[in-house]
Amino acid sequence: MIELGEVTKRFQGEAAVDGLTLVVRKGSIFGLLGSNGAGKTTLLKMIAGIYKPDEGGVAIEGETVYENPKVKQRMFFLPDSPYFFPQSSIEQMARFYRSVYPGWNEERYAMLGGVFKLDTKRKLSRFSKGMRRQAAFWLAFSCMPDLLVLDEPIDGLDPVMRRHVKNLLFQDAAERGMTVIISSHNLREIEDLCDHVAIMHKGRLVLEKEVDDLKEDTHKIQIAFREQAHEQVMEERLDVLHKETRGSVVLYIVRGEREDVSRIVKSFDPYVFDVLSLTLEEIFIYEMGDAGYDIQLILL
Ligand SMILES: Nc1ncnc2c1ncn2[C@@H]1O[C@H](COP(=O)(O)OP(=O)(O)OP(=O)(O)O)[C@@H](O)[C@H]1O
Repeated sequence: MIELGEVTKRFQGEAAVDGLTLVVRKGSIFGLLGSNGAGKTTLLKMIAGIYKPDEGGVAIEGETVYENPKVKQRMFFLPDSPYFFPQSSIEQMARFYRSVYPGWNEERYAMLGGVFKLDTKRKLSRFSKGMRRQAAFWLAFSCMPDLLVLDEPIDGLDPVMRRHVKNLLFQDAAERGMTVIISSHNLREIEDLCDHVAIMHKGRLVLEKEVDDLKEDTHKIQIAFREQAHEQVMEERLDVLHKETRGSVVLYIVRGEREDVSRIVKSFDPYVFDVLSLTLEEIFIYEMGDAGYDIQLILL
């Protein structure tokens, strides 16, 4: 379990992360979203023990991260541009990680050679950006960390590699209980991958939820009433996040258990009633709108 308690980090007096409290449970794949400058990288660097919080603390399994090599040996931080020693190859980087990560798994390193198919002797500086990112994932997965912290890592990979990396993330989370914290600007990516999401804005969390809860709790429904008067009475009984009228059909975004919503709507005997599925992006737009934020300004 990762616990952040009232964590603040300032640069030149300005808070990049501002009194943020968060718990990430073991084995979770946790997605962190937010606009440019929201504080995601700063937060990830505090979780990885690279930055020391000015206030509050970060603990992994109850132990402080900053300047704690024992905890750091169990985690891997993959920044948005992976760092390798100058002039080094994958083989040389593997030698380094082998010496510092007690969990390094030789068999896995060899097996992943069949997935990433990169020349292990070639200088990493001669690789393309995407290839360097693949190399970083290869090394990270071979270290078998308990916590993998990823700063916008997947966007530069081609679709085939993205699929491979996602499968490895799912596998390690499910089979070994590896925790993944991943920042991204790509909602669809997060929707596919994560079981939990948080949105940051100006150094704070504005929304944090299980993806399944978000999906189970929010519904898009289309209704047409026989009796116009039913519309208002029904709305009073539902938790309406959004409403749009399209001719005789009314489209609602509502919060609540699906069965409860259906029961209430059906009691008004509508002649059209459909429940449609919502994407994570739509849910965010309505949830954040309800909380007084314009998602377009926060994410897009
Ligand atoms: N080393 C630094 N020195 C000074 N200010 C910094 C430093 N790192 C981050 N900041 C500031 O802290 C704020 C948060 O930056 P951060 O990189 O954490 O945001 P982010 O959410 O990762 O953004 P992006 O999506 O653009 O990568 C920004 O205002 C940024 O200018």
